[in-house]
Amino acid sequence: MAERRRDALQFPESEREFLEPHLPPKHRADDNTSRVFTTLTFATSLDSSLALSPGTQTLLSGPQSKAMTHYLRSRHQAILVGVGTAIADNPSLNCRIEGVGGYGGDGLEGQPRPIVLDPNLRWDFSSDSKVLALAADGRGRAPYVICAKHPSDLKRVLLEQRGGKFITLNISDTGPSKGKLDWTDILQALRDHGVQSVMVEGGGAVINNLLQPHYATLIDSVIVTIAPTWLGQGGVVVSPPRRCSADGTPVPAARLRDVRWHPFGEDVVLCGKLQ
Ligand SMILES: NC(=O)C1=CN([C@@H]2O[C@H](COP(=O)(O)OP(=O)(O)OC[C@H]3O[C@@H](n4cnc5c(N)ncnc54)[C@H](O)[C@@H]3O)[C@@H](O)[C@H]2O)C=CC1
Ligand SMILES: Nc1nc(O)c(N)c(N[C@@H]2O[C@H](COP(=O)(O)O)[C@@H](O)[C@H]2O)n1
Repeated sequence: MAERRRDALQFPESEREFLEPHLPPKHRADDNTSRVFTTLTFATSLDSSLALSPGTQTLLSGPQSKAMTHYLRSRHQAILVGVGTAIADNPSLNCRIEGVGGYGGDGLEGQPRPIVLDPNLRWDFSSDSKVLALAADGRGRAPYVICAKHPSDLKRVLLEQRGGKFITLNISDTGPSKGKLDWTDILQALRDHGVQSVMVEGGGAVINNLLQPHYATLIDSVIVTIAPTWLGQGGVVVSPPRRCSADGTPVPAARLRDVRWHPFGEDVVLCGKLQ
C-alpha cells in the first residue's frame, strides 16, 4: 500500500450519492462508446465571476466544495482548461482525494489526464509548470496539449518524455467557433486518443464558447459551485453570447433543466443538464 499523504483531501461517501446521476458511468476497458461524456464544471461568484481579473487566480470554493471538485476529477478521465487558465493559474490539474494514485492509491489510478487548449502554443510548460512536476513525481499525468500549429521539436520531446503529447487540429472556418477549434473536433480528437470522459473546468473564454446552443448536445452534465461572494466589476465573467428570437427579441442564452442543489459548507452546488 502506498504511503498516506498529509495533503490528501477527504470527500465523504454520504456526499457522493447526490452527484452520482450527474457523473459518467464507471468505464470498462472494453467500452466502445463513440462519444466522450462531457461535464462542464466551474466555481462562480454571485455576480458570475470566475476570477477577480483576467490573468489572476481567485479562490472561490470552500474546503468541502473543493473536495467535491477533486472527487469529480477522480471520476473523469480528463480535465480540460484553456491556455488562459494554464498561464494565469499554473494549476496542478491532478486529483488529490485520499486513495487515488499518488495520494495513497496505486499507480496513477483515478488521476485524470490534463488537457490544455492552446491553439497558438502560448503555454511555456518547460519552466516551473506544476502539471509537469506532478507528472514527474507520480502524482498526476502529463498533459495533452490541443493546438493548431506544429510545436517545436524541443517542446514536443519534453512533453512526450513525461508521457504527454501534442494533438494538432485544424482551425474551424464556419460555425460558432469560426477562427477557433470546433468542440465537435476537440471531443472527437480526445475520443480518438482514448479519452471517454472529460470535465471542462474553464476559464471564461472556454465556458462562454461552449455554452452556445450549437454545442448543447455535446454537454452531458453541468455542475456549478456557487460561492457566497460578489467579486465586483472587471472580473472574468461567465456570460455566453446573447441570443435573439426571429423578431430580434433577446432570449436567454442557455438554461438548465433537471436541476438539483446541494449545500457544501458555505457554498451551494448546482447540477443540471442543458436544455
Ligand atoms: N473559478 C473557476 O472555477 C475557474 C476560474 N478560472 C479563471 O479563469 C481565468 C482564465 O479565463 P480566460 O482568460 O477566459 O482563459 P481560458 O482559460 O478560457 O483560455 C482562453 C484561451 O483558450 C483558447 N480557447 C478557448 N476556446 C477555444 C476554442 N474553441 N478553440 C481554440 N482555442 C480556444 C484560446 O487560446 C483562448 O485565448 C483565470 O483567471 C482563471 O483563474 C479558470 C477555470 C476555472
Ligand atoms: N472548483 C474551483 N474552485 C475555485 O475556487 C477555483 N479557483 C477553481 N479553479 C480551477 O481549478 C484549477 C486549480 O486547480 P489545482 O488546485 O491547481 O489543481 C484552476 O486552474 C481552475 O481550473 N476551481
